[in-house]
Amino acid sequence: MEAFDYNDIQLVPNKCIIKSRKEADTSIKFGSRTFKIPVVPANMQSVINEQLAIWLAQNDYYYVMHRFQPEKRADFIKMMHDKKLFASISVGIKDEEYTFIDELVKQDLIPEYITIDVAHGHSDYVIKMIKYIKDKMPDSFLTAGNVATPEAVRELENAGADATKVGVGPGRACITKLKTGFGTGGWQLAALRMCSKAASKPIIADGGIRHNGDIAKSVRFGASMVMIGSMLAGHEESPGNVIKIDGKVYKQYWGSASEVQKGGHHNVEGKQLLVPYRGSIKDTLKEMQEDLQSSISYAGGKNLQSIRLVDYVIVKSSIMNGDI
Ligand SMILES: NC(=O)C1=CN([C@@H]2O[C@H](COP(=O)(O)OP(=O)(O)OC[C@H]3O[C@@H](n4cnc5c(N)ncnc54)[C@H](OP(=O)(O)O)[C@@H]3O)[C@@H](O)[C@H]2O)C=CC1
Ligand SMILES: Nc1nc2c(ncn2[C@@H]2O[C@H](COP(=O)(O)O)[C@@H](O)[C@H]2O)c(=O)[nH]1
Repeated sequence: MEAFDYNDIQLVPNKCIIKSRKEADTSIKFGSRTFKIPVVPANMQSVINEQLAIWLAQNDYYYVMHRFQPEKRADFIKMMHDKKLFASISVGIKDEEYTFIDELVKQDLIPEYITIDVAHGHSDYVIKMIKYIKDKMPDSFLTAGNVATPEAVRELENAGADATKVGVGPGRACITKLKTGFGTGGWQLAALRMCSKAASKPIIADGGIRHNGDIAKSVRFGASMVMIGSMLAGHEESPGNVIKIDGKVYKQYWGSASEVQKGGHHNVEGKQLLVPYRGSIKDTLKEMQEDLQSSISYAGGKNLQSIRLVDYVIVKSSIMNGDI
């Protein structure tokens, strides 16, 4: 198996068949809904909050609410449904999460999307939760993760997951690779390739996106959706505090397994850092869409499917020459 990451490959252009990039269709069907672009902000408390979730849903972007204020989740679903918007929540696998699912069913608060969000998703405890949710809420679209191997993708799919999330340790706020020695840090794109070959359902590529072009690369290697944390954490709408240092403006971005998030130092696998302030998230998402439209034109097609078919070359560590 060849190990490579986003920085190590370039996609090979095909003859352009459109007159303008505006003709390129970046939309993606995920579950029963179609979204503008195959991008979803990470379900982290430093990336998404209720207000942003409302705006994303209203504007045809996929979102996944984080699970770090568990007591607010039922009201969140109710609030989204009152606004006639889709509800998309995260759950863990601890015992109290079964009670939470039962409570939602009792109150008839069925979210359209549920994501099982744990660090090590290849586990019988995750499989048990997948089966429980699919039994109680068969109509909810269920994503399970995070995983790193084809075996894990197959097992979670076979248990009933409608999609799997791939990426263990490639995140910007991640220290899993340093603290445990495990993960897909440094070879996330190769892991995605391996997993998507085994998958029969959609995959979300999670972590390691550093440039807009990495979205197209993720699509090329099998992603239906691309989950992004650090590149979407520095906006006006992002939950982190604004920090000014020497006239430069930043926002705080912290890992979901960081001491900041956990409020204590046990099983810490994440850190807090500062990301540059980037203005409104609307502009960043628009730029991502435009860049993806360009990618589709370079792929010689009219939609995302064309990117999946292009050739690629491995140009180890030479892409960024002169750029950084
Ligand atoms: N994508 C990634 O690479 C990573 C993401 N994260 C994010 O951090 C957040 C917290 O994650 P997580 O610690 O799973 O959440 P939880 O604290 O909810 O842990 C999940 C459950 O699995 C158990 N568990 C057993 N082995 C592991 C293991 N190796 N790693 C984690 N849990 C394990 C935990 O028990 P116990 O705590 O007693 O061991 C706990 O009961 C999540 O949002 C997750 O997505 C964290 C690390 C890596
Ligand atoms: N190992 C850890 N991974 C984490 C933590 N918090 C979040 N994450 C993962 O990172 C991605 C976002 O990655 P990015 O490269 O776009 O910044 C996120 O979706 C999670 O899967 C953590 O504390 N430790």
